[in-house]
This record gives sequence, structure tokens and C-alpha cells, in this order.
Amino acid sequence: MSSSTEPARVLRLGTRRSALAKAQSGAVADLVAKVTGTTVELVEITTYGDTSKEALAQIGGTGVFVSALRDALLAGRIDLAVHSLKDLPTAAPRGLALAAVPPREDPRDVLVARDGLRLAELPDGARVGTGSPRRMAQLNAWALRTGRRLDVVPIRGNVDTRVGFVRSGELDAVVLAHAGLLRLGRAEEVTEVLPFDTMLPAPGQGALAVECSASHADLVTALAELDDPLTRAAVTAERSLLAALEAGCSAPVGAHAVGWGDELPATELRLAAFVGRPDGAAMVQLSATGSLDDASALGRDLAAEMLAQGAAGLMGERDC
Ligand SMILES: NCc1[nH]cc(CCC(=O)O)c1CC(=O)O
Repeated sequence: MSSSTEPARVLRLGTRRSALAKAQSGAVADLVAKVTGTTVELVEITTYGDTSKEALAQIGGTGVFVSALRDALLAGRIDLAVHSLKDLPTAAPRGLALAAVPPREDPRDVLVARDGLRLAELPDGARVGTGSPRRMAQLNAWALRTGRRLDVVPIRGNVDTRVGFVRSGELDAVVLAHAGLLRLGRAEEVTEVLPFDTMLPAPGQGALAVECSASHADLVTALAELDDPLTRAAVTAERSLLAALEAGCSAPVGAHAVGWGDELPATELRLAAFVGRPDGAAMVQLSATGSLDDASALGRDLAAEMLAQGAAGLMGERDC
């Protein structure tokens, strides 16, 4: 009798309003609907990071994109949230579960330049926009290594705004995450996919995090189906390196882990990492291999080695 009067159970998925956030939330919502057999409704939430025009480092780093969604989860206004893993602070809040890390999109950064130009084809003194100290450090290091001159210009804004600086002629190029452009269906605007030896991505770049309340046991179990163990291990190594470096979220730290060795599925991970001064004149760049089952030890140990080689002095103040 009672079932006919009960409201249909709906899962509320909180999302930021940006085109990128909605694209990735929409894709995850479809997957969640499939594995739970439940309708998933998108709930838009505005974060301070979306409305403020200040530099990220000034307003507390990329964590500003995440905290409003986490507050909504903890208050029970939404059931799950999708974050870009690279924006997720390494400290996990009490009461929330990182229920799934779905298969990763391309983690690399790309160049979007005028006239189809690649990095090595930019003229001397070219104006290249990025607000990321990590990208700035590696662009400047590349210029010093190859004997070129780049004018790295600090910018911020969503994908449209940043690409707009190139379209308007204000900048010669910008550096963005490939994953963002792919998820927006804008892959054809990329003029070069930057190789890892030029540009190590941010820890977690290209991966998503699906969070829900740890007490919502059925949902935690259902979401586990969306988890990709290799992606989870890789981002665990990258994020444990970041945490052990005690770097802020906008610190000049690049890290990338991949499955390693001949076995399939992989039992080992290879982690490469970069810490550099934004002017590109000093850096520590190292890599190491370790067991996939102990990904956090791999990150922690490589961080310790980088700190022993002076990484802390390159990072500046901790900002979040
Ligand atoms: N810094 C903001 C941000 N956070 C996540 C992405 C998209 C890429 C991803 O999901 O890792 C971007 C855009 C960018 O860096 O160009």
C-alpha cells in the first residue's frame, strides 16, 4: 500500500555552473543512473572560486572550487558531488567518502596557440598565458633549456575566457588541460599536446573524484562500480607526493604516475615529479618505481627524496 504514495527516490548530484563542471557532472550522472537504477538530478551550486576574479593563490587555491560542494554534501542538500581531482585538497574531510575515481582522461597539458603554432614555433618574446605557477615554471624552464624567450603572462578564468585571449590577439598562446577541452568537445582547438618531459601535469589532472557521505553505505557500494583501480592508484601516488611535499594547491608541483612493467594488469607504478621555481631557473625533477599496492608510499618516498634535494626552497609559502 505504502509504496504507491512514496516519492520516487532521486539522487541529487551537486555541480558547479561552469560549462566544464556541467559536462563532467552530466557524464557521471549518466553512469550513476546506470549503476544505481535511480534517477539522478543535477543541482547547481555556486562556489567562491567561480565568482571571484582574484588570483587563485590569493583566495586560498583550488580548494575554493570544492568546499561549497562539500558543505552541501555534509548538510545533506545533495547526495553526491563530482570534482576535478586536481582541485581536491589532499586532506580528506571527516564524513565524506571518495567513492569512485573513474577512468582518467588524457592527463597532459596542451598549447592553444594562434595560427596553429606549436611551442617550438612561437616567435621569441611570444606572450603565453597561464595562471598556474606549475605551468609557468615549466614553460620558463623549457625556454631556458632551448635558448628561447617567452613572456609568460598570468591569467585566469574558465576555458572560454582563456582561449578568448588567443582569439582576440591579446596573447600568442595559452596552456590548458587537455582533459577540459576534450570534455567540452573542443579538441580541435589544440595546437600541440605537450609531452611529459616538457610539462608534467598537476597531480590528479584528467581524473574525476566522485564523493558522497561515508554513511550512505548503499551509495558508496554502488559507486565503487565506477572506480578504475589503476587511475585510483596513479592519483594516490601523485597526491601523496603533493601532501608529503606540504605544498599548497597552487604550488609549482607537477606529478604523473602510470602503470609500469610487463604484467597486465600492472602491479607497479612509475611516478615522475617536478618542483620548480616559477622563473624556471631552479628545479628538482625525479622519478621512481614502486608497488601499485602501496601507491602512497611511492609518492611519500619520492617527495622525501625531492625535499632532500632542496624542493622546499623552490615552492614558496604554503597557500592551502
Ligand atoms: N585549474 C582548473 C581546472 N580544474 C580542472 C580542469 C580540467 C582538467 C582536469 O579535469 O584535470 C581545469 C582547467 C585547466 O586546468 O585547464
